[in-house]
Amino acid sequence: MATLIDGRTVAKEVNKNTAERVKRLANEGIVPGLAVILVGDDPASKIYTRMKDKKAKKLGIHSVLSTYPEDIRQDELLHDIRRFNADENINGILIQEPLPKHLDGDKLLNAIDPGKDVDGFHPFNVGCLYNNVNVNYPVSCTPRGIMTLLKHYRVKLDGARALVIGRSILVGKPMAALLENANATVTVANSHTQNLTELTKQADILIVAAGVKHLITGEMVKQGAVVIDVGMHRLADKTLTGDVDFDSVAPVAKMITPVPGGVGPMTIASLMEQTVDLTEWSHNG
Ligand SMILES: NC(=O)C1=CN([C@@H]2O[C@H](COP(=O)(O)OP(=O)(O)OC[C@H]3O[C@@H](n4cnc5c(N)ncnc54)[C@H](OP(=O)(O)O)[C@@H]3O)[C@@H](O)[C@H]2O)C=CC1
Ligand SMILES: Nc1nc(=O)c2c([nH]1)NC[C@@H]1CN(c3ccc(C(=O)N[C@@H](CCC(=O)O)C(=O)O)cc3)C=[N+]21
Repeated sequence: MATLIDGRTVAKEVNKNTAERVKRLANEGIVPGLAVILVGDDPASKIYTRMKDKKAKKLGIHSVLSTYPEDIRQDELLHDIRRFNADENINGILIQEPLPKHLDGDKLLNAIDPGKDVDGFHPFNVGCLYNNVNVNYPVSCTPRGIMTLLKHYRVKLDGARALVIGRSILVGKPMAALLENANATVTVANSHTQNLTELTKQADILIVAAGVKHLITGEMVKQGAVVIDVGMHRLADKTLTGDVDFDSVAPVAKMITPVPGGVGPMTIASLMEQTVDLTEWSHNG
């Protein structure tokens, strides 16, 4: 039976460290600031942005939750992003996804100062990640949290065969780049991939971010693999489940993340950690 990768416990450790760093900054008169931009009434987005706001405040981070109606104009949002760029009390700016269709998300993202891009989505920071450059830059919080989990559980990445299922800017792409930068041999699958099982069977590390409930079952997984489930699906009884069929995969895997309590808590912890990173970098270069 697989070891459970406990995201809640590791997230607590990360948050404790973040709170200590916030205290140290306070001694220098610095308070990290996070601005979260939420457009529209999507219930899930509302819950997540509220969770982020609450956690930030708990850790001593100055948090601004900026909410906008569904029909907000592009230029009005751009104006506010520029205002946050210029605001020295704000170190991190996040635009909650998904955005309404009438908005040009790429243009909005590109308007964020790369030095305040707490989600790591700006092409400048994505370029740093892809080139594995030796400077400080933010990366997407979910893959960053997964890297923290893999490190915490001492999963060997160097030389490992990793399969990332999904190629979104939020999860799949940055995840693949981080694993490659850690010298894993990385394959990335998408919805056009033929014979997925052939690939999953070879993976020592399997990261599943497809958004398809229980896509991965036990017979698809290599014995002794490390399985990370990013997927999140709300069932009729309000419970959460993932892209991995936990019950059939857990007996085959060496380690596995549960949903909830796996990747999710790490995403928020990484966001807080990265807000403090950006604050320190802006003061120390
Ligand atoms: N726990 C957390 O912190 C977070 C959880 N999530 C969850 O993770 C999941 C993925 O999120 P996100 O990356 O934003 O989702 P997207 O829908 O943006 O991307 C899904 C990706 O999976 C690929 N895909 C879909 N079906 C298959 C398939 N059958 N086989 C192989 N690849 C497939 C798609 O391929 P193609 O490109 O060809 O369409 C796409 O690249 C969702 O369930 C989301 O709720 C997301 C962010 C954070
Ligand atoms: N710009 C942007 N950045 C994001 O990082 C971003 C986003 N947009 N849009 C949506 C996704 C989703 N996301 C999650 C955060 C926390 C949990 C989380 O804490 N999950 C808990 C359970 C929460 C619950 O019970 O609902 C868990 O898995 O244990 C999940 C998902 C961040 N996202």
